[in-house]
Amino acid sequence: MDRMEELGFRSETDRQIFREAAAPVELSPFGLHSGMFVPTLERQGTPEQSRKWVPLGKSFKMIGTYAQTELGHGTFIRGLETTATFDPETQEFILDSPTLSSIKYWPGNVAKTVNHCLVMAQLYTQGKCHGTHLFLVQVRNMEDHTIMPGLEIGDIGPKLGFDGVDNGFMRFNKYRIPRMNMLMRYAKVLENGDYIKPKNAKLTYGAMVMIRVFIVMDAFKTLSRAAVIAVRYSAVRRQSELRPGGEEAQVMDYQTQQYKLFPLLATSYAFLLAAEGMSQIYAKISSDIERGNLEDMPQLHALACGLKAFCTWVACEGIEVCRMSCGGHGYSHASGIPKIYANIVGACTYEGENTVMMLQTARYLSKCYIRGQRGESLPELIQYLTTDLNVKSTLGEDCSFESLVAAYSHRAARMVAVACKLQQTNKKKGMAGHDAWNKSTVPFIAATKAHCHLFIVRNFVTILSQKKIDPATHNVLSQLCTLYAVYGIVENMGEFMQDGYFNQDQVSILNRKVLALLEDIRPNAVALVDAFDYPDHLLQSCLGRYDGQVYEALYEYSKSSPLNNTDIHSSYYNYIRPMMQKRSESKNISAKL
Ligand SMILES: CCCCCCC/C=C/C(=O)SCCNC(=O)CCNC(=O)[C@H](O)C(C)(C)COP(=O)(O)OP(=O)(O)OC[C@H]1O[C@@H](n2cnc3c(N)ncnc32)[C@H](O)[C@@H]1OP(=O)(O)O
Ligand SMILES: Cc1cc2nc3c(=O)[nH]c(=O)nc-3n(C[C@H](O)[C@H](O)[C@H](O)COP(=O)(O)OP(=O)(O)OC[C@H]3O[C@@H](n4cnc5c(N)ncnc54)[C@H](O)[C@@H]3O)c2cc1C
Repeated sequence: MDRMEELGFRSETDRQIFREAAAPVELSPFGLHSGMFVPTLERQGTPEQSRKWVPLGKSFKMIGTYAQTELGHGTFIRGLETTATFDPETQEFILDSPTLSSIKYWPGNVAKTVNHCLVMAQLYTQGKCHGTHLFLVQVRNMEDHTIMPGLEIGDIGPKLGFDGVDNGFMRFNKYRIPRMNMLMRYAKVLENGDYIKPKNAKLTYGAMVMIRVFIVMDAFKTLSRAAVIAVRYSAVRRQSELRPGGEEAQVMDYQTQQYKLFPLLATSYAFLLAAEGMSQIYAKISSDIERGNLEDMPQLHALACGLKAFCTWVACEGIEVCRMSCGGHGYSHASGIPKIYANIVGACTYEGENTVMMLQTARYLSKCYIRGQRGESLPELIQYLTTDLNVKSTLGEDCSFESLVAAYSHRAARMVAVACKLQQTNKKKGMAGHDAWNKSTVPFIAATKAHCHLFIVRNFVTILSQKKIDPATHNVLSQLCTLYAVYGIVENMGEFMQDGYFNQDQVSILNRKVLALLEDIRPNAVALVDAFDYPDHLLQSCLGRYDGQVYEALYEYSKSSPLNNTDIHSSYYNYIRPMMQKRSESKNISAKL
């Protein structure tokens, strides 16, 4: 914090970059404070509350987190059980954990780090429940950091990753906070206990939408780092003979290695552009919302949910492919890849479990499909739903951007239509609405993935057609964009071909194209990962270091293993030697081994 002040880092972007550089492997224990707690105070507090609390948060005089999930509920926010009951006598809210399942469980940095929390609780006033709202709660003494009376707080124990974050549990026992500690930008409780409801109850969910948008960028960062490590290592690693009797080949010259890594390299670029596009859409719509215009809130919610789920799923699968493409050394922490995976794979769960998020987007697509069928106007990103599904592909040898975007639009429109028709058929069979929905959610998930895939392909193509880029760079980026799109078709051919959209010749063109693009990209592969400009300090990888001195680095890394601090480990004296002595004294074993 002090160092950032000394360096004059004012913008949140610069501060985030500094924090990542300062904590390259483990997540910062203040990530939630800066990334969720302070922004939520800014966006969900009244102007007066923001003026009071945001400076304290930004100067770390108050350190906080976001405490919503409970032992019994994470996904279903309306089912949260923590209560906040207004006491007009004392002008206070009484926070309580009425059941075991209501104990807050998972909130990051709650265990040992923070002294405040934004707590999501069911608001009760004048005997009526008004749903979940956010409350600023002091949880530790500001003088000595001891836990405030009326609270039980602790760490939840070891996890798959996130080792830098002390995820904790927190139990309230009739814990009182001032009335003015409810974030009241959108909903209010007056001194007499009257409840003023918000324009839209989901405004309280705004912090989660914001983080989902951030997570799309995290998916790019983590996948691209793993790709840098794997591609650089594949240029250095020589193994086996490509030409009989010749020198051992760079593993990057094996077509299979290229097919593993180059589409992930293309995906990294596609996700960077998608994350930037998502952030621009978020900035525009969230500023509309702050001015009271909630018209595009459903579209923002649907896009943030879908891209967060799609990009984290793809990134995690891709990081695993990068690890495995590095052979045994990829499995070592020396590669840096296991930590990358362990710290991002949680993103498929936190900030909205991915399946649940996809279903939120699916619900939005279902409603848009019906509006489209009625001839109503649709938001630009959804207009493809009215695509004429009788049209066949015009794709030729060149695999033009236009034919690729048309293919993705057709696939998504067809799959959304299939899911919606199943939902409608279920209803016609007499199913209740919720059953008709539930019994069509598997095809809806597939359709929503196609919807997200289309967004990313179209976004990549749009940027290449709009941005002024020098011809050489434009050519390489066009190769990556084409590879991302063609690879996506080849890997999901059934979904593109189910209605005969492509003919057999076009399928052959696509299969040839994806292999040809691997050869096109091979000469620039290392330059394309170097272009991300990740310093070695950030990658923390013996395999992905810029100078390629992999074996020297691995040897030095191994020598630093704590097990090498002594030649003979205490386990020899404690277990191995006694065991061997016992056996050597045994009658039924020959002394001569
Ligand atoms: C820098 C930070 C690093 C991050 C580190 C990790 C930190 C992790 C933190 C956390 O995990 S915090 C906890 C996160 N928890 C969640 O995300 C919970 C996920 N669940 C939900 O968001 C909601 O329960 C739900 C799934 C959206 C369902 O909400 P609800 O049951 O209230 O609504 P529905 O009945 O499904 O829908 C009604 C209606 O509301 C619309 N809607 C729902 N949410 C939003 C929203 N956020 N914005 C706008 N609109 C929303 C929904 O689309 C429906 O609309 P209609 O279809 O009726 O038009
Ligand atoms: C690393 C990490 C950090 C976290 N940090 C925080 C934090 O700082 N603050 C905080 O408040 N929380 C935090 N969480 C908690 C996180 O937000 C929840 O775990 C997440 O929202 C998922 O909810 P859940 O655990 O209840 O999963 P569940 O919803 O119980 O998921 C179990 C299964 O049920 C399925 N399911 C649930 N509902 C539906 C449905 N409607 N339709 C179909 N399938 C469904 C899911 O798809 C999933 O397969 C964190 C979690 C992790 C892993």
